[in-house]
Amino acid sequence: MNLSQVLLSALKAHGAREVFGIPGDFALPFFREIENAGILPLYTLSHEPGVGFAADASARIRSTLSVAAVTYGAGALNMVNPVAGAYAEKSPVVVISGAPGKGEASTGLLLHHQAKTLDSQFAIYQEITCDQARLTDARTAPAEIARVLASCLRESRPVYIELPRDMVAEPCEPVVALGAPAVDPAALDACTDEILARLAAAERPVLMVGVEVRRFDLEAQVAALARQLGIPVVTSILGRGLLAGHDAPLAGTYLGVAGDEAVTALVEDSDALLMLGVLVSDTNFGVSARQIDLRKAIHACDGEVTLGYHTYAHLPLGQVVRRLLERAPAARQMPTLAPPSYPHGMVADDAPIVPGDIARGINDLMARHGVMPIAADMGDCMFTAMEIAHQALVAPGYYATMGFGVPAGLGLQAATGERPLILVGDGAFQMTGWELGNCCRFGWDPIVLVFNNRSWEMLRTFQPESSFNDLSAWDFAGMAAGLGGDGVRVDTRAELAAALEQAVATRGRFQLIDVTIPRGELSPTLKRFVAGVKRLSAPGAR
Ligand SMILES: Cc1ncc(Cc2c([C@H](C)O)sc(CCOP(=O)(O)OP(=O)(O)O)c2C)c(N)n1
Ligand SMILES: [Mg+2]
Repeated sequence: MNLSQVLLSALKAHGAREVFGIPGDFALPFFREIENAGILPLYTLSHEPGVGFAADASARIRSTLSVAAVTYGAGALNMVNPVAGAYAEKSPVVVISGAPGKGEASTGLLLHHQAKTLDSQFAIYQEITCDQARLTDARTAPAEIARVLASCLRESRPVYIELPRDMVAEPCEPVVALGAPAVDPAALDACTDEILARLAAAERPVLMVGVEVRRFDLEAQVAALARQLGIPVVTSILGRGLLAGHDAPLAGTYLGVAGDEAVTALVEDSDALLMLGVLVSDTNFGVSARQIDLRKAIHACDGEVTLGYHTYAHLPLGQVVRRLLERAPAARQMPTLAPPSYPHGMVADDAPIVPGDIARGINDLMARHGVMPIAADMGDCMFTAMEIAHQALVAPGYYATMGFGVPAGLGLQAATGERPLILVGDGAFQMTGWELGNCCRFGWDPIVLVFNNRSWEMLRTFQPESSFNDLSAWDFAGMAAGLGGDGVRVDTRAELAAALEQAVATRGRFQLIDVTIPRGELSPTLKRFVAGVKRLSAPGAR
């Protein structure tokens, strides 16, 4: 085999099921190898941010690594933002960048696509990946690939592989995958015993689940643990959608002052908050009505478990969950929880549409036609997603970058074959919505709801006096046909209800519903979130 075939085979053996990418002359030879080898299907998109977001979504929904292949310089540096978001939200994307060949670097010429030096790109990617390799020697390449892919899965973070264009066809030995690092059984038992003792002594224990539960494919085990412990479960905002379809005593999503009061009280009154795989971030905890005393919490994330003032190191979340399941006593009783409620029954009348109507309309639609995986962009569409009945959701809930929604939806359909629902604001659609033009080539047919308020509305809520938040009215519906899909603009709730039904009934072409929303209208969740942030950030509030 050659180096490209070895790399592609190793990627597949570690869980990759496709390559998203855009070539360039430094990557053309590798892309030719991808196409000729047929080891992984190749989906080329139109702009590298879309490549990164699509690969990120594929990794999230399949709970394993994905691949984003780009050219050197202009391509790879164009993808820095999506990879930074994948790093922040623990999504294991393998970035493969073409690069100048060994002989080119020694010409003494400045090479095209070179920024500062030929090491600059590697240095930039060191800041947003957990491991890196430059495959300049076929003898060491298999071990380098094994190391980097093991890091990607162990850390659930992006990694970077630089592949000089004169190396792609070099003969190369296969990769031998590295095993998981050993775990100290005594430390694992001491840690799990301490966790169980804390929970047993508590009067109001609560389990909060976060992104790592999905990234390490632990939802079934964590649902079983919640049942066995007999304690209520909440998700963090970033963990929204977790345990959907699993039998778990799920109370809802913790959103602090922006969320359901009963869920907020459950978390903030708890005397033993067990957080599994939760990122302790401002979006997860920044709107806590009361500062949660993390010294009383138990936090398992990033391969560590912290209880109060001490930390157990090198304990992967999967091992901690496994050992808790083995050692936890059966619950004496299950918590009596009101199941989470979601708004239904949108009135299909001539009233204008507000974000809360979109949540109702989607909940009604899914009650009739079944659930769909959701990709949400940053903006009020993401807060509206919190009001949609709990199911698989990918969204930039912490890193909060715009442009994620449409490419992520395409990544969902490429990865799962399921038709996704995409929620995106007009501002974010202007960034990457055009990737919909690639649906025809690959047979993708997402349903896309554009929250068209002609505004950067989230920014306006924080700074209403600025007129630069006013956007003009783009006719997204009118552009859909030119991109190979169907588009319709809806101004009333009756038109929205009809358009949703028509979209579900139409397969094989993307369906874009351009939803006119009056400026200033916010989802109930965003309203509470903004009010909470303002109140809690006022001088003297804490
Ligand atoms: C790539 C990128 N650029 C800028 C921002 C800042 C930003 C927001 C966050 C706070 O950083 S929310 C927002 C406006 C979003 O407008 P739109 O998509 O129309 O959604 P909505 O009208 O619902 O707000 C911007 C520009 C961002 N998050 N990501
Ligand atoms: Mg907007």
